[in-house]
Amino acid sequence: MVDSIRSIPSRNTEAGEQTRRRLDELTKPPGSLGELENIAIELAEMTGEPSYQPGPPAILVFAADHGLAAAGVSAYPQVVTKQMVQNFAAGGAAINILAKQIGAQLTITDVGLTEPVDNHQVSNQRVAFGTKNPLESPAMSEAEASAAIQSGLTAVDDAVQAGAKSIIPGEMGIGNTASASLMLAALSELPVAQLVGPGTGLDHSGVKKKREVLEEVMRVRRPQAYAPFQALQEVGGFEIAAMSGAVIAAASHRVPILLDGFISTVAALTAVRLQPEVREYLIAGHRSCEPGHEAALEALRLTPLLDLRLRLGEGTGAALAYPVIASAAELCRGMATFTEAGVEK
Ligand SMILES: O=C(O)c1ccc[n+]([C@@H]2O[C@H](COP(=O)([O-])O)[C@@H](O)[C@H]2O)c1
Ligand SMILES: Cc1cc2nc[nH]c2cc1C
Repeated sequence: MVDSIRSIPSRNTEAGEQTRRRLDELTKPPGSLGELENIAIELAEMTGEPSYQPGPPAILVFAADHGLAAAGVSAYPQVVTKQMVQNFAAGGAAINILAKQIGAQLTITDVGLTEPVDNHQVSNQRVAFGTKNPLESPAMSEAEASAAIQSGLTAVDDAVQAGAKSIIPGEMGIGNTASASLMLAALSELPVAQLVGPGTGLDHSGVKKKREVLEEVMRVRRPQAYAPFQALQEVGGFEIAAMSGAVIAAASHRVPILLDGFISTVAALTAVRLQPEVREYLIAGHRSCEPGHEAALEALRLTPLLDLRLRLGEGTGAALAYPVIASAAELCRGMATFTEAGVEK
């Protein structure tokens, strides 16, 4: 665990101030670019670069299976995790299309599939063949939790080394809305019943059963807010741990992180509980339909950029929000000032 603790630089308020002053010089009424102006200032503060550009972005999808899937908490069978990883590798998933559209480098990492995928597009960082069922034992050991966090740290270190200027953590894992709900219940101290949702598409009775299962897991595992790393071991998932590591690594490099939906936001909250300064590098891409997402965003005090009723995961909501932050940065860099354009102020 000690390995994953990194020093996180504080935001550069001077770079933010410079951007604020420039925005007021640009050929527009002051404040007329609304939230885009705040985003440009925040990006400058995060990176320390007043003329920062968020491209190219890197999308890192972490895939893993969940022992709790055996309790019937998803509308889909576990094998779909592996099948979707094969789909990512073949280029046919939603995130492949969006990654291409925004010029992102997309990497797929197996951090814990129950069955290996034999494809050179998939990085094999498997910690174990899925987590254990938390109704029966902790989902993972301390060593496994550390290894999963480490795989996220390394993936981001590599992406930044290769030139990524912003990071989108994505995920795939049948059953991971259950695990994320449990983690969020622990970290927010809200009743898990309030945080349970349909995930991939459970009907009313499916959600009821999922709620009962998750309440039982909370009773037997007792994950606690003051011990986020232990909570991860009790009820977490390998892809959730890896995304937490990814978020910590990006913040350590001053690289902005664009968050996707429920599961990646809970992973970011886990990272923030491990290292609170990480919050300064987070931007919420969208609001997912999964009901717990709102509570996760509130716990992080983040307001999402988009609300398109998505509930897919993979990083898709963040990839869709990326052009908004890219536009904020580009407007700030590229627009003429009143003096340059000869427009009266
Ligand atoms: O990102 C979200 O908010 C989101 C909401 C619902 C479902 N998902 C995706 O669906 C899978 C988890 O759903 P479930 O029902 O199997 O727990 C997982 O692969 C996620 O990427 C993602
Ligand atoms: C088909 C399918 C695609 C997904 N992508 C992310 N989670 C998913 C879950 C399912 C079921």
